[in-house]
Amino acid sequence: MKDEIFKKPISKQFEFDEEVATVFDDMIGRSVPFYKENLALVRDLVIKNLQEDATIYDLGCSTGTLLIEIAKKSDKNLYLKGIDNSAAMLQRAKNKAKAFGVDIEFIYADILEYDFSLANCFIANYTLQFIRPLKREKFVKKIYEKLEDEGVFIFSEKIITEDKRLNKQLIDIYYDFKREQGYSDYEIAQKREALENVLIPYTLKENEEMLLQTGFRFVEPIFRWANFATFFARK
Ligand SMILES: C[S@@+](CC[C@H](N)C(=O)[O-])C[C@H]1O[C@@H](n2cnc3c(N)ncnc32)[C@H](O)[C@@H]1O
Ligand SMILES: O=C(O)C(=O)C[C@]1(C(=O)O)C=C[C@H](O)C=C1
Repeated sequence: MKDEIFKKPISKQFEFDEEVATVFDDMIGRSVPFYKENLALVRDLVIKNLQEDATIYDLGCSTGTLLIEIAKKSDKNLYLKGIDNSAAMLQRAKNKAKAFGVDIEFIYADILEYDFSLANCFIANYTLQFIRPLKREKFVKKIYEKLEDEGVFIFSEKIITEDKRLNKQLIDIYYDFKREQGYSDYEIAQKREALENVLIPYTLKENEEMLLQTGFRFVEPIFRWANFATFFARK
């Protein structure tokens, strides 16, 4: 279904509720530059990094798109686990996985509270940015502790840039991208307001430092377009 949520005046902050879940696949495809290409990149990297019987968590899995892609392409036995605290998103994820005939465990939980089992890979695409900065580093530490040695953590984020002028230019270019995707200036402004203080982006450096401080021995951006980036980290 087409995302037309911000065509009407907003009445609350951005939430992953039933209304957003209904249009989410269209929304994210038209709101994150190179979403499809990036999904394929992450899928392929995950597959290359995993042995038979590996456990993978997708944190903030939304409608399950990435895990379904991994399940469809991998020829290994994998334990795929998607976690989200939006029941509306998980309902769609379960329906999609069933339609594709793939075996994925979807868990309704708050990732900040959930007790993960040891895993070989964690993924968090566009999810850390929704965790309050006060809790974000501690949460990344928890991921680190639940990763097997040599395990990988792949995450994507909206980012900001320290240079104020460049930051504004990149955001303007991002809004041009949204216009090209069919969003009006009104919709763009409304969503921006709804996301204020809900989505809190870090700089590339802040993200890298957060990972290194929590113990990861290696972290590198593997994709960047303007104000969006994807990182690969290894324990
Ligand atoms: C932008 S979406 C992620 C998109 C998805 N990873 C993808 O690439 O298609 C962020 C997701 O994180 C979930 N989320 C945010 N905070 C969470 C939390 N504390 N616990 C569990 N899920 C959370 C939201 O419900 C939402 O589905
Ligand atoms: O539309 C925006 O401004 C976004 O930041 C896109 C973004 C994200 O990056 O997480 C925000 C909310 C969801 O709709 C999906 C994507």
